[in-house]
Amino acid sequence: MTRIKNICCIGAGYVGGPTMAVIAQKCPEINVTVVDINEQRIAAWNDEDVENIPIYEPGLSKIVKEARDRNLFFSTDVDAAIDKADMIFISVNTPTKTYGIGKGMAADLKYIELCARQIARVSKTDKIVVEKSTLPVRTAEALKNILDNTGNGVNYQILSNPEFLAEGTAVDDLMNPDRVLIGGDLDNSEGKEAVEALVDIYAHWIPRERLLTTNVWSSELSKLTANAFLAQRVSSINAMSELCEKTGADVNEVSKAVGMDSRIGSKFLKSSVGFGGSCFQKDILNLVYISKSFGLHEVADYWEQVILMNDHQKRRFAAKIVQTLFNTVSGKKIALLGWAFKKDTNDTRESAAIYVADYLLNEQAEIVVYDPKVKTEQIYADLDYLNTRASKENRARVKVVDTPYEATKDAHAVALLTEWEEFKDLDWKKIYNKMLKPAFLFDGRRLLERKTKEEIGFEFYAIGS
Ligand SMILES: NC(=O)c1ccc[n+]([C@@H]2O[C@H](COP(=O)([O-])OP(=O)(O)OC[C@H]3O[C@@H](n4cnc5c(N)ncnc54)[C@H](O)[C@@H]3O)[C@@H](O)[C@H]2O)c1
Ligand SMILES: O=c1ccn([C@@H]2O[C@H](COP(=O)(O)OP(=O)(O)O[C@H]3O[C@H](CO)[C@@H](O)[C@H](O)[C@H]3O)[C@@H](O)[C@H]2O)c(=O)[nH]1
Repeated sequence: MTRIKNICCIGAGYVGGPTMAVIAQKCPEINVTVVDINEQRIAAWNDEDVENIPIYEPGLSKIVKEARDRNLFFSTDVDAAIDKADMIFISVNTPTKTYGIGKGMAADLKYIELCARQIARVSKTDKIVVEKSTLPVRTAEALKNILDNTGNGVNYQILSNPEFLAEGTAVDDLMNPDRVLIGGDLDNSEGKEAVEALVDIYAHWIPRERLLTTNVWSSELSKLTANAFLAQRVSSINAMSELCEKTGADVNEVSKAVGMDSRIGSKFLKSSVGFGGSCFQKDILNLVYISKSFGLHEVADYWEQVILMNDHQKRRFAAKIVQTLFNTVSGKKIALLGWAFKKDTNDTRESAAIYVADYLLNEQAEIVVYDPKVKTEQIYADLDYLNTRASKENRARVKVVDTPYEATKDAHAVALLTEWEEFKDLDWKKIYNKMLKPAFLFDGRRLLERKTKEEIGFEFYAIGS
């Protein structure tokens, strides 16, 4: 059996960093080198103070501290790491295309292709190449084509090993996954051996029955399917939240009642201001694009509705703020609590907060943001990326502050957009006292208790009730 001694992972992001840290911790006999072209990111992974690593995930810094410079290395020398490795994970970003054919829908595979060409150029010994990034079904075929036709006669086995970790719980998800999916060429002995080599790595800490092997195409498509199903549950409950608001039903009660049916299950039925994150929207759009490209228009329309519902939910929440504040927020100060797309992460990609802020800025509001983990520059970068207004104007009209009390002082309204635990325990009486009256509080996460907030004096609105 092939025993892996050296792993290279291309891409030191939210997936590459935590995944490789856990593999290194659990497999001390394997050298793991995570490489990236982003020098700043690699420098941060190597920062002497392990609390400064570039990704915030509960429990991650401890693992990095244990394994770093023992058998876990971070480097910008991509060629050297490829050359040395017997197994190469590709964990680069696969964003939605912003140009050309498939613009706004298809996955942009340029970074994947660059990796493949670099691997082909550098490799002198046989390699197992593992797709860790989320990819359209049949990408492995294109990878194989590039590797076999531009390489130096090296033999490549391509595996698909999509990652199912969720941000904020990445370490727990990696330590104790529901399943690990490995797709490979099971009809051929070399393919089987490659699959076994990867199974063997995960078997260091995951029970074998949770290591699921399939053909490559099923593995690639299962990742998109899992995200589509998860996002669809959120859009489904969010659709019901609007109906709840019209009828006097409460979405939390509906969600509980529905989720207690063991056929439905209780997870992922929490109504919110809309799902965010780097994956759901991108992966569903990708699924829609693939379906359309096969002429499956009904399939495409079915999944696209999940995104349309999500866009509606974000817009609806922002519109509710404007409406409630007597149909104008022009010149009014609105405090946004939370900017990350969910709690326990500093990631803001596709966060609902960005869209709510943009909507309110279009209505001429003055915005003040507090988030415990997101850096000020990130907030401005997120708004600038939308290109709705000049960067100078974003900086003039959005303030980022260090405490929730500073954010809410003299505000007309507070909107809670990320479900950070600390927001539950704020001194809400103190906040109320320093706000303009009537003091409006909009809970986009169903985090706060209505009764106590109304007793304090807030005009309270919570999604789905
Ligand atoms: N973020 C998640 O929670 C998550 C979970 C599961 C799967 N995924 C998938 O995993 C993939 C990576 O996601 P991410 O969130 O880690 O992305 P990311 O943007 O955080 O990290 C990707 C890294 O790859 C680097 N990179 C790009 N091209 C490179 C190249 N040619 N050579 C070296 N480095 C290069 C970038 O500089 C970046 O640091 C995506 O396909 C995503 O869909 C993400
Ligand atoms: O009941 C819920 C559950 C989630 N969300 C929101 O949905 C978004 C996504 O949350 P989550 O799925 O927990 O985080 P991600 O890190 O985006 O993880 C998803 O996307 C990853 C990238 O593909 C996959 O690996 C994970 O399995 C999949 O859960 C966030 O904005 C959440 O606030 C809700 O509004 N209600």
